[in-house]
Amino acid sequence: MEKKAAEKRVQELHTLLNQYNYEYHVLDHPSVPDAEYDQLMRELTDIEAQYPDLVSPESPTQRVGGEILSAFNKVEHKIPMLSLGNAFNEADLRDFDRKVKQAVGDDVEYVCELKIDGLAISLHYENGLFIQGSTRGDGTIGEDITANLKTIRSIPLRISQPMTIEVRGEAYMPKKSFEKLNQQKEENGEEPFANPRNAAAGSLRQLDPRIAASRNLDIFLYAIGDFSETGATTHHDGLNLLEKLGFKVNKEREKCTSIEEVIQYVQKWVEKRPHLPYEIDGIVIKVNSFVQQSELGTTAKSPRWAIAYKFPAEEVVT
Ligand SMILES: NC(=O)c1cnc(N)c2cc(Br)sc12
Repeated sequence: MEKKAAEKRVQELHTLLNQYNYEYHVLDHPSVPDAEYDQLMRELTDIEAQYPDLVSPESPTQRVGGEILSAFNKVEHKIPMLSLGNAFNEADLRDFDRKVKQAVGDDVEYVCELKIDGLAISLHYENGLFIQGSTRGDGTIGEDITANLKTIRSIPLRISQPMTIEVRGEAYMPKKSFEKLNQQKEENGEEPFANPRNAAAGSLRQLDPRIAASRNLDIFLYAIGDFSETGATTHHDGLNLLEKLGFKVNKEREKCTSIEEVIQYVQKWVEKRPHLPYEIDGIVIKVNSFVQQSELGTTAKSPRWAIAYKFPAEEVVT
């Protein structure tokens, strides 16, 4: 194939393969059979072998990087990654509601989301291209695990708008992948992971990206570093924007117009939790309006406009 045609075909294949990858891993609704995806990947790999200068960072062939790292570089989070205050019972939730209303008045709407039991992650995009991914670390300094995060198929290598943006979420290992991995470890006489959170953290801290690629990790995104840049005025709109950009956002989110509705949502998920394909350790409740969030502000560690309701630790059946 001559160079000009190769350049055109590479762009077509990027668009097709990234769309099919999105349908499969984010929408869980593929429009083509795996065999067609694999055939297009082989065609792209062959063209890149013939013209190595046509390889770009957004190419789906670049998801599983080459070299094994000797260590992770440190990354400073321009916008600190906050932690959440905890609520352990209804009284704590009502107390949170009372404090919010003392500060911003009675006209408050909340958004409830499942608290994913994984590893907090930050993804940095420049002009729409995935540039760097890092762990939360101490909230200000994290570790650069870009190569490992690229192996998570639901992370888009390019988002649908050419935005420069920082998004935050939770990387996790689905329950089925966790069970399979521990079965393999036991068969190899290796120490199994205690829970999916440790397995996800252990997988993302591997210096060889091929190991991370083998661990079937996934991610839900739930915040933009600075939503004010996006024109969204509420957290719920911000989550819908994240979906439009091509990110995987947990679909169980709900707006609640009172703390009573929040308590009903919590009770619903105490029941439904065991049937989820991933672990959750609570519910995150946020004030929906960004104006009210900024009125409430944050303490040194955590926002006054959000709280995490923690489920009681599950009894370990010995
Ligand atoms: N949806 C959310 O906001 C959310 C979900 N899962 C989590 N583990 C966390 C942690 C923080 Br901090 S926020 C959040």
